[in-house]
Amino acid sequence: MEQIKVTIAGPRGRMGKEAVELVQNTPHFTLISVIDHKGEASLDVPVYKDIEECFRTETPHVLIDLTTPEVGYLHTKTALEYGVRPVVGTTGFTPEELNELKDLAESTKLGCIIAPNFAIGAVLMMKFSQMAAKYFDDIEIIELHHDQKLDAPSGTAVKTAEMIKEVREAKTQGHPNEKETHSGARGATIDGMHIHSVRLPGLIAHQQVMFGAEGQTLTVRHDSYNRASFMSGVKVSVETVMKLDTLVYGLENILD
Ligand SMILES: NC(=O)C1=CN([C@@H]2O[C@H](COP(=O)(O)OP(=O)(O)OC[C@H]3O[C@@H](n4cnc5c(N)ncnc54)[C@H](OP(=O)(O)O)[C@@H]3O)[C@@H](O)[C@H]2O)C=CC1
Ligand SMILES: O=C(O)C1=N[C@H](C(=O)O)C[C@H](O)C1
Repeated sequence: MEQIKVTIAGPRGRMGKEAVELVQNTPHFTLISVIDHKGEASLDVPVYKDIEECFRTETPHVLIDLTTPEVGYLHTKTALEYGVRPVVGTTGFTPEELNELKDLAESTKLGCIIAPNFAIGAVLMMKFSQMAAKYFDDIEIIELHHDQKLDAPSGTAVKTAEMIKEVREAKTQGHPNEKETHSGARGATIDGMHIHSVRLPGLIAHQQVMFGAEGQTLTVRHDSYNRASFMSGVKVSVETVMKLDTLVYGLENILD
């Protein structure tokens, strides 16, 4: 099997550490360098503080980005400009940024995978929710994460709402005269769906989608109890991005 040369941005982070381990333990992947803005990563590969400095010296096939929303967007754009295929787990990109990156991937004819959630169980939770939304159109999404998370709502919650939006007519939920006596009580809304973000120490990454109809509710829930749960999705993304010539948003679009 052809060796895939990988650079990882964010190697000291919670996800970055797992990704380093994954790449180092996968025989057909080679970790050739990492990008760490503080230069503090302690690994036996070159550590670059800046992505352009890295790509002027190194020629990875794939960049795995697990950083922060602003940095992740810049890294993805720079990677495509340097002919490197991005696999991005970083969440919090705006729709405009996603569109711009899609155009760039198309014009450079390079594969790029942006996956708000790499856990197979989370992908199924989103797909089951999309199926259920055909029959239940009153929906509340509750996402629960550790309290160090920067973005809210989570990328997974936004993606879930977008997938549901494909199959459900927009509607205003709750009482037409409903009024928040405390701002934010009803959460964020996407297409009429309410999204509630819980942040607590002790949590990792969890989401439940609740559907209600006359006399019944249905709850679809997924829990990630550790970050190893995301790594099979990262692995298949690194393999698949080598065969793509466009941007794919969401792991569900590359799984059979
Ligand atoms: N798609 C998925 O399945 C998953 C996605 N995520 C997403 O992945 C991202 C990372 O999450 P997580 O690992 O928990 O976050 P962490 O905060 O643990 O890690 C982020 C890392 O990025 C580093 N960083 C910040 N700026 C730069 C830069 N300019 N260059 C290189 N590294 C930089 C930070 O460094 P420093 O420590 O110095 O700040 C930190 O080490 C988030 O957007 C999160 O939402 C998380 C889990 C699963
Ligand atoms: O920050 C996290 O931890 C996670 N972020 C992703 C998201 O925003 O959906 C994926 C997962 O939920 C963990």
